[in-house]
Amino acid sequence: MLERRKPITLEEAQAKLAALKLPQQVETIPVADANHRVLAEDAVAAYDYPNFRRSGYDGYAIRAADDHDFPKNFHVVGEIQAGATFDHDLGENETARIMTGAFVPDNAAKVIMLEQTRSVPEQPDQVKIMVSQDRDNITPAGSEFKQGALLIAAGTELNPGGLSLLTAFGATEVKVYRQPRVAIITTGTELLNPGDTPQPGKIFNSNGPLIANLVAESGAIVTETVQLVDDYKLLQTNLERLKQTNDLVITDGGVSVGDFDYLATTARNSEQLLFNKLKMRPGSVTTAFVDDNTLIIALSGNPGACYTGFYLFAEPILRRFVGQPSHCQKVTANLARIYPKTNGYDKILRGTYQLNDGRYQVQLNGSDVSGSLGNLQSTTCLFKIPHSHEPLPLNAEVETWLLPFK
Ligand SMILES: Nc1nc2c(c(=O)[nH]1)N[C@H]1C(S)=C(S)[C@@H](COP(=O)(O)OP(=O)(O)OC[C@H]3O[C@@H](n4cnc5c(N)ncnc54)[C@H](O)[C@@H]3O)O[C@H]1N2
Ligand code: MOO
Repeated sequence: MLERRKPITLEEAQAKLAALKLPQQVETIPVADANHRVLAEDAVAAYDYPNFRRSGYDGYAIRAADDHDFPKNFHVVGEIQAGATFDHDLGENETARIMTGAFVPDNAAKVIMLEQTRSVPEQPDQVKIMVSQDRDNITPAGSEFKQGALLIAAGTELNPGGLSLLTAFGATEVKVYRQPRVAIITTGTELLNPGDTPQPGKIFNSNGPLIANLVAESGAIVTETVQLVDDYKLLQTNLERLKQTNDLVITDGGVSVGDFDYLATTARNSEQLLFNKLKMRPGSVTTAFVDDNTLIIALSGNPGACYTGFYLFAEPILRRFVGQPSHCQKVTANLARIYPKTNGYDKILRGTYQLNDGRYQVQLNGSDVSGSLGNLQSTTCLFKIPHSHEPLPLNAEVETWLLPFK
């Protein structure tokens, strides 16, 4: 008997997923490993920065009292290398040779650049300063950050610049949100592995690496990718195991109404079926359910539907685990080329976009067929053609998701 499913819209399905409570857990990790991790607490300045008066140039440090009547000879009483300190005061017409980034003597008021000075013949401990300068060439202590100032706010995705800032304050560890752990199960007796000999009726498992790479790009950890032949028991054993140690399980294929579509049966028998039929194409059979407190998103096996379903349903969930919005930027775009077909369901097309005079323009990228995969490399956006009996006119406004990492 054919099971009747209750179709809901894309927006309703997304809302059901958005309403799920997700645990946001925090862990402390080395700063060196924190690129693209999300900061879980405000990072504040442990002390003033810089924490000493710093020379901006190679040159000579002088007192304010001696800053007149140039050219004039100074007695060089020391050399201050970057990393060293200088613990005595300069006297009248005394100077210290100083390097960029070095500690400025406490009673020096200015660093005269090396270019404005000349050596004094036969007098190695003397220097002639030719002219003064308006700028003091000294970076005051605390000029960039006062102790306690906010460096990076909680909820920020760290990048190389942010990590350098934390390191500048001597941080070795940082509190971040734990990355969600994701297991991937691809199903289908037709699936071959890379390196296998092509055979009639069989296909290579291209969705496995597709999902794994998309998961990793979303900032989550792929704990395991399992490829299963269509077998109900095998599916149950693997799901049971993977639910225990993962935050999300993504399955692929076997979710329609075929005799071997065991994911469909599993979803129906689950604790909480969220949806198993969408009023959209591709991926009308995309399914989501919760079992043992673990969310399972069952994507369609058709590659175009799998790709689209990942961005619409799985990616926003993965980002929520670390308190972040989806990487997909939602915009309104204009249809640059007419899409002539009409459909009873909303269509989510793989497209490309251009930004012209501040307006996004989108068009279909090659194929709209659910089973095609040739356009996934070059797709830069998804856009929605609402269900209708009439094609949308040229320039019609369409909801568009600009995809990340393109
Ligand atoms: N009688 C009906 N048949 C189908 C319906 C329907 O409503 N009634 N829906 C169609 C639609 S729409 C879709 S979408 C597919 C969804 O099927 P499944 O998600 O159950 O996926 P499969 O049947 O397992 O596979 C579909 C297609 O994709 C290929 N595939 C599967 N896994 C992979 C993989 N890892 N890498 C690459 N390609 C994969 C598979 O060989 C099939 O060609 O159902 C329609 N049928
Ligand atoms: O719902 Mo299916 O993905 O259109 O072929």
